[in-house]
Amino acid sequence: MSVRIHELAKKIGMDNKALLALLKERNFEVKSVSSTIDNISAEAIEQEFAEQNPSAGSAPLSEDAASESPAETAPPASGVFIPAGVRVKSVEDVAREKEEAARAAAEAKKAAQAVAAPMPPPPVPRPVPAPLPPRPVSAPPPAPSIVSAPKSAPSAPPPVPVPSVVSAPKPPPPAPSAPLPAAARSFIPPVRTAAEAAAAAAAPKTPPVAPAPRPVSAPPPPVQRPVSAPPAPVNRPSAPPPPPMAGAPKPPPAIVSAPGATPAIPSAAPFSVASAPAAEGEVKMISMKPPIIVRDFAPALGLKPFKLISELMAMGVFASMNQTVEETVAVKVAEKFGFLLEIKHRGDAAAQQAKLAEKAKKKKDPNVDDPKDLVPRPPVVCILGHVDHGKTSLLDAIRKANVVAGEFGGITQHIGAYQVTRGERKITFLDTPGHAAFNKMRERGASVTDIAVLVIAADDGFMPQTDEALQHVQNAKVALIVAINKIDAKGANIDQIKGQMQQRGIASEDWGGETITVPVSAIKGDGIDDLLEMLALQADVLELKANPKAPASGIIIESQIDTGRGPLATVIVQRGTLRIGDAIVCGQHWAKVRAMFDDQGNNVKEAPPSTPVRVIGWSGAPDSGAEFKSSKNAREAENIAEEEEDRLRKLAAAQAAAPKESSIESLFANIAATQQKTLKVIIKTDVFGSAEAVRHVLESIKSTKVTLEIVSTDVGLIGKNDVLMAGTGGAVILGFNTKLENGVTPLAKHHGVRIETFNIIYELGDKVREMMADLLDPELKEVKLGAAEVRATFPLAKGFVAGCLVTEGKITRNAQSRLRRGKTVVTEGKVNTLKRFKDDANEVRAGLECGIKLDDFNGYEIGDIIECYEIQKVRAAL
Ligand SMILES: Nc1nc2c(ncn2[C@@H]2O[C@H](COP(=O)(O)OP(=O)(O)OP(=O)(O)O)[C@@H](O)[C@H]2O)c(=O)[nH]1
Repeated sequence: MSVRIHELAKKIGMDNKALLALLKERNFEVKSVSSTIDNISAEAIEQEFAEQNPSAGSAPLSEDAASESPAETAPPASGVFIPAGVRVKSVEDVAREKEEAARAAAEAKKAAQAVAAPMPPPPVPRPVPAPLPPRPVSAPPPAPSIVSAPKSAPSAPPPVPVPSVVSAPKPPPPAPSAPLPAAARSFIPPVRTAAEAAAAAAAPKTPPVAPAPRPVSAPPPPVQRPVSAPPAPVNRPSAPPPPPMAGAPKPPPAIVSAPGATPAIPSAAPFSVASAPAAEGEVKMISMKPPIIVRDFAPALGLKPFKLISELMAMGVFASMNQTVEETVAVKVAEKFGFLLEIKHRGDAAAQQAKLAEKAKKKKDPNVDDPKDLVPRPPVVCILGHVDHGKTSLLDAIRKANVVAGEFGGITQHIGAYQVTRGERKITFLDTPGHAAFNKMRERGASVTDIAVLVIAADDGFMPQTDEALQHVQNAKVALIVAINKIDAKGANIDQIKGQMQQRGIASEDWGGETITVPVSAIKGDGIDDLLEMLALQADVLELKANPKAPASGIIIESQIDTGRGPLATVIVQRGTLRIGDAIVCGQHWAKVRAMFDDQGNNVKEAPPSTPVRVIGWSGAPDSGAEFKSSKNAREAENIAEEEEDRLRKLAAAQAAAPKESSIESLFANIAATQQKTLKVIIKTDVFGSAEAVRHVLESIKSTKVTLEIVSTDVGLIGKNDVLMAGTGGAVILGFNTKLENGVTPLAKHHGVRIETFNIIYELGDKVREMMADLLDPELKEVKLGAAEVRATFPLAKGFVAGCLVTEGKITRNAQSRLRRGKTVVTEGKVNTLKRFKDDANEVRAGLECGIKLDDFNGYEIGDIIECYEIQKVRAAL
C-alpha cells in the first residue's frame, strides 16, 4: 500500500508542494505531488504532525532543535513548514556546512604545513587543549565581546582562551556578508602567523586569563554565530613560531589588515601574505581581459614583476615583463597567491551585451507578458485515444460528475470543446475523434492543450490510433494522464494495459514509472472523481498562468459555415480576454466578434484565457489549428487579412509559374499523366475538421493507374455553384455530414453531375476507390470450363475427330480451347464440332464421352488433353 503525497498533504493540512519539498529533503524518492510514499512512512509523518503543537514556535523542541538559534528553527525561505521537533537542514545550512568543511580542511592543511615548516620546534604544550565540547550550543558570546578579544591581540599575547572560542561548534555565519570588524577577522586562524605563533609560544607561560573568551560562554545571544571559528583552529596553540621569525618578530598588524588590503603585501613574504585572505575564506577575485601580460598581472597580484617572473620560472614558464602568460598558467599562479582569476573574454562581454539587448527587447515586446500581470488559468485538457475506446462517454461522465452538472443541457456535439466546473476550478476539455482519418484534429488537440488524457479501453489495449495519439502527445510535450476505461467490461485487463504502457516507455506510477494512470468506467462512473482530482493536481503542478489584460489571441479549434449565421469558429483563448466587438484576424479571414457562445450555447460577453467559445462574425471559415490575434479595429483586421490573401495568391501564382523540370523523363511522365485516368472530386463537409479528414482519406488512396484530383474542399451545404463547378470540370461531388441545398438535385441531373453523400468516413473511402476503379478498362480473365482426354481418333471425310472422355467441368461448343500434349500446348482454337454419339451437342459434362473437333486441327493423339475455357471481363484493380 502506498499513499500519494497530495492525499497525505490533505490529511495533515499541509500544502502539497511544501510536503513534497519536505519529503525530498528527507531523501524520499518522490518526483511530483502525485508520487507515492509507503504507508508506514505516511503514517509516521501523519503522527508526527498530529503530535505537534499547532504553533510550531511554541512546540517543545527536541534536543537538537533546542540547541539551534531561533533563526535555525524558523521556517526556511522556501515556505516549507517544518513542524516543531523536526530538524530539517535547509539548503543554506547544507551549503554553509559544506563551505565550512572546505574551509576547515584548508585550515587543517595550512596548520599541517605550518607544523611541517622548516625546523619544526618541539611541540608546545597546549594550554587549554581540553576536550572540546561537541556543540557549545550554549549560546554564543555576544559578538562585540568577541571582537574585543582580538583587539588585544597585537599588544598582548594571544588570549589563551581562544580554544574555547574556537571550540564553538557552530558553523560560521550563514551570511558572510554580515560585516565583521576587521579586528574580529584578524581573530580568525590564518591571521595567526608570526605574531600569533610567537604569542602561542609564550602562551603556556601565561595563565589563561582570557577576559575575552569568558563572554563566549555567556548565555543566550544568538550573535555568536558569526564569530564561531572553524573547527581546525585547535592546532593554533601548537603552531610553532616560524624559525626565521623567532629572532625578529614582525608586527602582526600588516597581516591583520590583509583581508581588506590586497596588494599591500610585503614583497619579502608574498606567499604568506597573499595566502592570508584565502585562509580566511575570503578568496579574492581579480578579473582581467586577455592577453595577460606580466607587467599588468604582477600588480594585480600585489607582486613586483620580477617576483612574478621568478615565480613563473619556478613553474617552468619563462616570460619577460612584456610577454603574455598563458591563461591556464595565470590562473594557477593567481591561485597560488590566494586569488581567483576571472578572465573576461571579449566573447563573454558580447554575449552578455546580446543578452541584455534581448532582455530590453523583451521588455518592449507587447507579446511578452509582465509576470505581475499573469494570473492562474484553467488547464486545457485534450481527450485522445483509439476509436470507440470511450472518449466521448468519458467526457459525458465527467460532465455528469461536474458539480454544476444540473446547469448543463445536452452535449453540444459540434463544438468539441467544453468547460466544466469542479469546486471553484474550471477545466477546459477538448474532445477529439478517434478514427484514423482525424489524425490532424488529434494532432491539433494535443498541441493546444496543457494535459492530454489518453483513453485506453481495458478490454482492447493499445491500438494504432492510441499509439498515434501518444506520439502526438509526446511531440507536443504536454503532460500525460492515462485513463484505462471500460474496467467494468468483460475481458478488462488493467495489468496488461500497464504492461503495454511500460513497453512504450510511459510506465504507470505504480509500476515504477511517472505516468499518472487512473482506471475508470465511463459507463458506471467509477474513477471519474479520481481522474478529475489528478487533472486538478497536474494543473497545480504546471502552475498555468496567462495575462487576461493582454490583447486576445488563441487558436481556432473548429470552423464551419452555418446556414443563417454564416461562418463561425470555435476558438480557445490562450492569452488576453476576447470580448464582443473585438476585431480579430486569422490568416486570410477576419472577424468583428458579433456574438460569442459557450459550449452550451449561452451568450457570453467575454472569454478569458483557456475559455472555449464559438465566435460569430467571420468573413470566412478560418482554418482549424490556425492562430488568431486581436487587431486595433475592424479595418486593420480586414487589411491584414487582405494582405495575407494577396500574399497567398502571389505565392500560388509564383509556384505555378516556376520553371518546371524539363527532361525526356519528365516529358514522358507528363504525357503519361495526361493519358492517365483521373477522378476529380469536390469535397463539401459540415466542419473544417471533417474536410481535413476526408482529404486525408482520399490522399491515402494510392494508385498508379488512376489519379485522384481534389478540385476544391469547402464547408457548408452542397449548393448550385458546386454543381456548376463540377459540371464544368467533370468532377464528382462528395458530401460528408452535409446536405444539399434546395434545387441542387435537378440541376445536378441536368448537368450530369454525380453527387455522393456520406456520414461514415470509411464508406466514403470505399466508394471513391470504386469510382476510381470504374474509370479503368476492365481486365480480361481466363476462366477454365473443363477438360477432356482423347481416348481414340476417328477419320472423317475431311480430317479427324477426337473421341474423348470429359474428365472435369464441361466442354462447350464454340468455347475457346487448347490441346496439350504432356506440358506442350499443341494448338489453340475454338471447339468447332461437339457430338454426343451422332448428335450435335452444345455442352457435354464430366464423365460422358463425346467427339470433339477443334478449328483447323487434325493431329490428335491418344492421351492428349483438350482444355476448354472462356474469357471474362473483370473490374480492374487500382
Ligand atoms: N462497458 C463499457 N463500455 C463503454 C465504456 N465507455 C464507453 N463504452 C462504450 O464504448 C462504445 C464507444 O464509446 P464512445 O464514447 O463513443 O467512444 P469514442 O472513443 O468517443 O469513439 P469515437 O468518438 O468514435 O472515437 C460505446 O458503445 C460505449 O457505450 C465503459 O466504461 N464501459
